[in-house]
Amino acid sequence: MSASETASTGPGILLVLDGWGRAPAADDNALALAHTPVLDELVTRFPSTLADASGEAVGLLAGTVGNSEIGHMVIGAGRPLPYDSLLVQRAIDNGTLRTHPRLSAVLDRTAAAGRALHLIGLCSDGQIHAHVEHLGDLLTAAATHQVKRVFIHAITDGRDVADHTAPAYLARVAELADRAGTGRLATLIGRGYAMDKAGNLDLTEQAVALVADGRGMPADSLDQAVAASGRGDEWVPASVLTTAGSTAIADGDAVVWFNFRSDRIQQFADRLYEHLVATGRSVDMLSLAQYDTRAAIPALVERADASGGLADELAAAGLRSVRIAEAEKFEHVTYYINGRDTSVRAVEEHVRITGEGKPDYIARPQMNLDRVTAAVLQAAGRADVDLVVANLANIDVVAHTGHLAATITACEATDAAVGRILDAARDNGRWVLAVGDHGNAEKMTKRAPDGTARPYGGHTTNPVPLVIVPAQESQPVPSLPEQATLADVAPTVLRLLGHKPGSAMTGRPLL
Ligand SMILES: O=C(O)[C@@H](CO)OP(=O)(O)O
Ligand SMILES: [Mn+2]
Ligand SMILES: [Mn+2]
Repeated sequence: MSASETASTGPGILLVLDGWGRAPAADDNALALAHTPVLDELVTRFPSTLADASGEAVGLLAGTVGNSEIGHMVIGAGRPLPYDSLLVQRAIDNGTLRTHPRLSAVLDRTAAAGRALHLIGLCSDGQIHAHVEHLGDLLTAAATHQVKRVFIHAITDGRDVADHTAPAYLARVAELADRAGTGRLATLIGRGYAMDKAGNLDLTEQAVALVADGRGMPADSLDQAVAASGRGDEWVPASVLTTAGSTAIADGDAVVWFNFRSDRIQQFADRLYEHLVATGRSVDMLSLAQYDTRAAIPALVERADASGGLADELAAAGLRSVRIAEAEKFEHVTYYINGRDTSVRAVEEHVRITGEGKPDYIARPQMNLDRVTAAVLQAAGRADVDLVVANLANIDVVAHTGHLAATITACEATDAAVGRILDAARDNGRWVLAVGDHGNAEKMTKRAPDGTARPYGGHTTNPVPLVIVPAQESQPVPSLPEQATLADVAPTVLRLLGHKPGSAMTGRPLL
């Protein structure tokens, strides 16, 4: 009996448990420490495997941690997609970034007019939103085009990399500027302000005032600025380095954003753009990779084509899907899983669950999981819905706080929610494919240079569990291949729905 002969087909649920990675039990593995009877039983009782969700398997550079964007994009596309970070790195390696005609034109104009270039981005090597080394290539280009005044507006991290590492990355920025022979650190601000994506414009405006107008706390040194944060690198207050002189953006200056990932920089980019226009300053603005901004900001590196994925196949087959997540991950089950495509197909319904007030992930690790679960149960009970796609955000979102106890609670809340969803699936004759999008909560510390383990809220390179629960428990279920990647999810989902994988998909059905 071949695997495919045993897989009966019908409606199902694709459940993404965000940040659900697998690592051996350890005292910093929140998933192993949590009491999770449902998740434990899932992987022992039903066909399961571990899927690669990081590095080359999903279209990242080898050894790079996975992230929610590429994770959901690959889950949807059914193939690894060369991610923006990889495309930027290629453009650096083959010299096409620093010689890009669009960049060259802007730098020439800036130099000829005696104007300043402002480089804005996250300074770390977390490689989820940015890589500080990319800045080095832009500085080299600026030097080649003889731009004399180059200001670096650094955003400090502490989330994708260990906290309290900002001084080391800022030292690297200074080295890169020295090496290129141009550029100086002008301003500093934590990503909590500059990279808010939840519409908290009060945070964004602090970054705008800092970069556009040089308004922030004066700091005589980097260390002084970083030390002014009581909440680590993410929340370094808006600071102007007094050593840099006047750093405000003037009419005719140029701005280049060097984050490659859009989601957390686009709010700032839009607000800065609008503020400059409103104050009569016309600037050339470019971004390293394409941003989803209201403002049309030309990019230096184009996106990979992600069409022909699950959404297109579902639409072609006339299969109805309902996408459900809370605000933090809503774009992931819609826009990203659909290949960064904003169109909503006729057979698609989107359910965005929002909470009240500002979320406090440590005090309320349950977030809005009850309401997400209720929406999943409701959709699962509808006979006209072929596929429910839901993201349970808690494990990842809470793990980002680096708070072990809260993350354990998030894992336990998720476990209970999965239990309810499995019951509903069984009652409604639905199969469930549960999968992580990248690791996070299974590793809550990182070793500091002095050898001590420090709390760490970032993603990991660990594989993620992938489990298939058949619609009927009595159904014979084949075991899954030992090797799998996120690219296999869409082909497997289509197979379970009774369809062939899409022709653009290189992942394989696991059944
Ligand atoms: O919060 C974010 O922006 C990143 C980490 O920087 O996480 P994710 O990829 O899960 O969105
Ligand atoms: Mn994620
Ligand atoms: Mn995350």
